[in-house]
Amino acid sequence: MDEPLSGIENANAASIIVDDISVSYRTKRYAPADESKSGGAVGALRRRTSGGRQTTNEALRGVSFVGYRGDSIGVIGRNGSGKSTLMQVLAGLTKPSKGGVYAASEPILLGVNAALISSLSGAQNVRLGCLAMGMKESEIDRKYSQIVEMSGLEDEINYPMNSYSSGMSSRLRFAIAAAVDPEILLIDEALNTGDAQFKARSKQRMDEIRQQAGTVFLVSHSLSTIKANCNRCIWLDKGDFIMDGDTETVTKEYRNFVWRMTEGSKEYGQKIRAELMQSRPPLKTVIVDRGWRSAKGPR
Ligand SMILES: Nc1ncnc2c1ncn2[C@@H]1O[C@H](COP(=O)(O)OP(=O)(O)OP(=O)(O)O)[C@@H](O)[C@H]1O
Repeated sequence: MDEPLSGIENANAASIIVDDISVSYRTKRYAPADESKSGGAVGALRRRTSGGRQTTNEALRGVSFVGYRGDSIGVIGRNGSGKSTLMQVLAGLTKPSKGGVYAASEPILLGVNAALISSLSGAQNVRLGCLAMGMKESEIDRKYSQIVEMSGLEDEINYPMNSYSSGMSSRLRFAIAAAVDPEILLIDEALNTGDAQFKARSKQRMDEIRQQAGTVFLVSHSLSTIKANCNRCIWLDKGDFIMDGDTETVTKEYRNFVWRMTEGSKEYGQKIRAELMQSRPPLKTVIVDRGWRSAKGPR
C-alpha cells in the first residue's frame, strides 16, 4: 500500500481508486408460500416468517475504476444493480468482501453523514448537521444563510423537520452536506426530489465542487439528470460493471439495452450487455501512494 501509484494514467489527478471490489450480502431465502397446506394463508405466512435458508446475494462483482479530480460521475443501472451498494462502499459504510477503495480524502455520502433529528426545527438541524460533519460554530455562522438559501426552505426553516415532506427533508440534507466543501461528494438519488429551482441550485453547487478539482458521484434513475450534471457515466447491471465512458455514449447504450429488455428481444439485450462488458478495457491493479486512506472497511 505504501508504494507510488502505478498502473493508471495520470495518477496525480486521481481522487479515488476502486480496485476490483465485490460485495456479498448474507440474507435469508424463504420457501415459496404454499397456501394449500394446513392453516391456509395465515399458516403459509407463519411458515414464511420462520426459518428460511441463508444465501449469499452478490451485489457487486469485480468493480474497478479510477475517479479523477474534476469528474462528475453518473451511476446508472436498473433496480438492484448495485448503485447504492457502490456508494456505501465508497463512503466506507459497507465492507467489500473483496478488493479495496482508496481515496485522497474522505468521501461524503449525502444524507447519511448528516444525522438529523426530526423533532428539531430545520434551523436547529442545520447547526446539528454541520457540527456532526466537524464544522466549527464560526464556520456554521458564516455558512448558515447560504445553506438555508440552497435548501430553498427560507419560509419553513423554523418548523420542525417532521412537518417537512420527504422532498423538503432531502433538500435540507443536500444543502447541509454540500456546505462542507467535500473533495469527494456521493449523491444517491437526492436530486430527484427537488423542484426546478432546487435542481438548478444543486447543479451549481456540484459544478463548484468540480471546479475546485473535486469529484462528484451521482446515482440517479433519471437519465436527463445524469446528462445535465455528469461528464462521465458508469453503468452497473445485476452487480456487473457494464460500461464506463462519456455520459452521452453510456446513456445511449443503456437506453438501448433497457428498450431491448422491455420492448424488444431480451436475448439481443443480453448479447449487447455481454459485448459491452467484454470490450471494457481491463484496469490494471493499482498501488496506492503514501497518505492515501484505504476505505476497505467501515469506520
Ligand atoms: N442489506 C442487504 N441485505 C441483502 N441484500 C441486499 C442488501 N442491500 C442490498 N441488497 C441486494 O443487493 C443488490 C444491489 O442492491 P442496491 O440497493 O445496491 O441496488 P440499486 O442499484 O441501488 O437499486 P435501486 O435502483 O433499486 O435503488 C440487490 O440485489 C439487493 O437486493
